[in-house]
Amino acid sequence: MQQDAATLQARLDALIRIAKSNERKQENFQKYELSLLNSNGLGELLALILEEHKVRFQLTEVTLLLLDPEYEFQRLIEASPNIPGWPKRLLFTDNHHTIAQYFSLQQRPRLTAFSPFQHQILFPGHSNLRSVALLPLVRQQRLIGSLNLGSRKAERFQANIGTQFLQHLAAVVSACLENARLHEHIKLVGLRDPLTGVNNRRFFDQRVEEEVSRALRTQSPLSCLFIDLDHFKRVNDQHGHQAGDILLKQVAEILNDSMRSCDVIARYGGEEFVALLADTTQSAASDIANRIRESIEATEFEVGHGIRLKQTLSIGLATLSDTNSIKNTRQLLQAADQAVYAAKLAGRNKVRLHGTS
Ligand SMILES: Nc1nc2c(ncn2[C@@H]2O[C@H](COP(=O)(O)OP(=O)(O)OP(=O)(O)O)[C@@H](O)[C@H]2O)c(=O)[nH]1
Repeated sequence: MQQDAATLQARLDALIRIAKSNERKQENFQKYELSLLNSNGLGELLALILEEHKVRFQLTEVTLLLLDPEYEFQRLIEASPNIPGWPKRLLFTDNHHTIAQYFSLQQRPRLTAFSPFQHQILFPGHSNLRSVALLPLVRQQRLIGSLNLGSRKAERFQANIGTQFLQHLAAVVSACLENARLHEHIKLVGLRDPLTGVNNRRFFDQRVEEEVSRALRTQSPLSCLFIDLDHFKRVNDQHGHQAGDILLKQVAEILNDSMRSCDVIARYGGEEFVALLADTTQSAASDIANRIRESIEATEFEVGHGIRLKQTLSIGLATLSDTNSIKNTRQLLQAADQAVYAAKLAGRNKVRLHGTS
């Protein structure tokens, strides 16, 4: 009788321990879920999924494979300098089957022993895993990716373990990823000039402040080019507004191609562009400006209906550096503006440097 009571008590204690452990797990999970839902932007969300998740749930590896047939995700990430690439952990495929092969039609989480051969796409370079949980990410009944959790412990993910938590987690991650993608897309579109595809004035106004602070902090030169098409009004007047649009697009393409990846090019206004060249002295920037001027001058622009046009542009250059009086954004932009005005006065199709005549 006494022994029965002791056994009963032991069972009860074990049940209480399991209940408490489940409660802790649920709490941990809820906190994590809340941080996913409150995350601010794609970078923060990816950091939560790939970094925080691993630590919080004591996993050996977490990877994310996303279906990205039009390279949209990859482009968004490349365009955001503050989002790291997470090599071997943030993975992309343009093939639906690459992801679908891991899941049944019901698209439920799959808990199984790790197989280096079968799972190498999901965990590249990992051989020390023993069990994995593969969570299908689904939006509007369509597979958009898989979240892959790997553990060094064989017993961590087994087929008989309940998957309710994981199913819920996959739904939250899917919704957050989709949201962040749309949000980032809208942000990017809002900073691009729709006609030419280069950055717009809003983007430039934000970036110039950042670049100027950086140049002052690191005591490195920062050059700014104001680039203005010559007699552009004539193109519109003689060939129509649409021909003008086509020409602007082609000029923007040449400008974009002339820049290094760390330079910033933006459409500043109608037929005016602006470029910021980080770590570039006045003399180096002058060479770049002259090359741009020459390549525009040498181009025959095809503007539709078989019409080919020649076009030139004027460039004003100013440099923020230790050796002159330009010390802030306002002075830099004003100086570049004055220099482009001087280039126009000098007869157009010229590069003029601020502070020289
Ligand atoms: N087609 C087209 N034209 C534009 C666009 N934005 C501005 N423009 C035109 O650009 C022309 C600018 O004219 P102006 O400021 O007189 O300058 P310009 O004719 O280039 O002469 P200079 O700058 O003095 O060499 C105007 O005719 C505007 O209508 C655009 O998006 N598309």
